[in-house]
Amino acid sequence: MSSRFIEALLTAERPLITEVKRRDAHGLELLAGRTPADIVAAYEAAGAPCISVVTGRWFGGTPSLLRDVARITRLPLLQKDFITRREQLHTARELGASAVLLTAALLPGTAMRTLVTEALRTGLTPFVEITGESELADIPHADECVIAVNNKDITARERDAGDIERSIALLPAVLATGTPCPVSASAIDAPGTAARLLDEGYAGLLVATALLRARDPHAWLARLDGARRAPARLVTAGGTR
Ligand SMILES: O=C(O)c1ccccc1NCC(=O)[C@H](O)[C@H](O)COP(=O)(O)O
Repeated sequence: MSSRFIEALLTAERPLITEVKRRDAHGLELLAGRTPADIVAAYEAAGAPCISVVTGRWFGGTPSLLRDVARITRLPLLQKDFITRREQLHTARELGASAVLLTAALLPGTAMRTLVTEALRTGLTPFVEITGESELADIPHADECVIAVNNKDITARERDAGDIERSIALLPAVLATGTPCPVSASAIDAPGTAARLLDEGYAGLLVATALLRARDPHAWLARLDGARRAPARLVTAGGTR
């Protein structure tokens, strides 16, 4: 089955999932007077391939935020919320999501298997987030899922500092599942860190707080581009362009 969300990320020049999130883990405002439409317009202008919308209430989100964002962009959207029931998948689709977060730390194995299968049946791409290797065992159809390593701990409401080394350590196990789209998410706070994760082999990154807080998001992104080793598409038979 093809996935608009995965396709967009895998073909992007700069494979960043940017995010509309109202509040950070400590309850501090992230939009700083901007509307979600302002944020989406800026992401589109920067060439974002897809957008995450946090509807989870811990981060100040509501389902209507997803509907509002879906009305103003054609980019594929990921809904980030605490999804535990099938009905929420159907609602996600109605609100305009292309992909849905399924958090392994919050779901028993049986629920994860049911929700991944049902999401695919509903036409949604499962965006399965893990924090440890044992959580990979419960993911069916991994070849149709995004598998994301969360560098923070959602059971602590992501109030921890995060650990990028978790993503580095887990990448071989994530790739072994057969996912076409390994992603590193959360706590990616500097362009150099983002460049390192992409150079290590991540197909995509989810970056929210750092870009929402950046004084100059274009400069942040330019520093990321400059810090990366040559992207694969620039390597030709005749050498590196
Ligand atoms: O991770 C979850 O389970 C979750 C559930 C419901 C709402 C939000 C959730 N996570 C949010 C995030 O993981 C972050 O917003 C995202 O990865 C970006 O992190 P950061 O760049 O550190 O702001």
